[in-house]
Amino acid sequence: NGNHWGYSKENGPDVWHKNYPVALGSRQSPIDIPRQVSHDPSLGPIVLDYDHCTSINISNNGHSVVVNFDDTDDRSVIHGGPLENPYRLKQFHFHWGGKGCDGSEHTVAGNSYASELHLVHWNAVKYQSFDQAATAPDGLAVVGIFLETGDDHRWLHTITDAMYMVKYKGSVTDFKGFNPKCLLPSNLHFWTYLGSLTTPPLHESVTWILLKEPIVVSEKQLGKFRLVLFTGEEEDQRLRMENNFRTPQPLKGRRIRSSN
Ligand SMILES: NS(=O)(=O)c1ccc2c(c1)[C@H]1CCC[C@H]1[C@@H](c1ccc(O)cc1Cl)N2
Ligand SMILES: [Zn+2]
Repeated sequence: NGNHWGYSKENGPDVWHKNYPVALGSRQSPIDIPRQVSHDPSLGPIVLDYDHCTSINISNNGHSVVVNFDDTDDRSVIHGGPLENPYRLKQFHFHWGGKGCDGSEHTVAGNSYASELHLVHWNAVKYQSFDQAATAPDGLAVVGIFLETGDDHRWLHTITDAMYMVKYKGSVTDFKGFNPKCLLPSNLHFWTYLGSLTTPPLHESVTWILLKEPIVVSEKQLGKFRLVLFTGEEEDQRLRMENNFRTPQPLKGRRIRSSN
């Protein structure tokens, strides 16, 4: 319908609060990570157990390109770090900028990265479904990984090649056997804080775990992200999917903790 949210002037982050008042809430994401963050020695390492993970498909939901996983059991979970329970991997997706412009959501000491990868997990110990977890304060855990430009990433081509198949909003194609472990940086040092989904419905249900070390992808690979469209095949407008990021939100007194 007309008032569907997006990233344009008319339906973008500055007006999301009209349909989603929580946009003005007390634990919104993303945020800027300041230069000095309190180090919490009680924070154990984050553990990503993705060895038996099962990707299902890759899709274009009109806001991002999403790789969906079979989350009917605990075969791919993260635990440790700030988490009290294991959280089940449901999907991952990206946010990026326009040609030559940065597109990360979180910033570090005011600096943006070219793109940001979100690995979305839900607390299947305490909640019966993702939807239920998505509205609970400890329901979701999203691992954020920054992408900076440089050499080609040796595994990202499997995703960028599949993006050709999901050019239009609403398209989906098989994407089996992909293990996102290949998208992790060499070390898992992180910042963590309590926040929200960065898109509507903006639920304040996310424990954010942001990896400090970015991964490196090439400008050419990022360019393939921009071949994807916000719009569907049947629409006469063809809007290139780019700048699908929300800018940093007020910290409102929240504590950010740093692992080792
Ligand atoms: N950027 S992010 O990492 O903060 C992020 C993570 C997960 C989800 C969202 C954004 C949004 C994006 C579209 C759907 C919505 C949500 C969802 C999906 C399916 C549902 O049935 C319900 C909900 Cl709430 N999933
Ligand atoms: Zn996201």
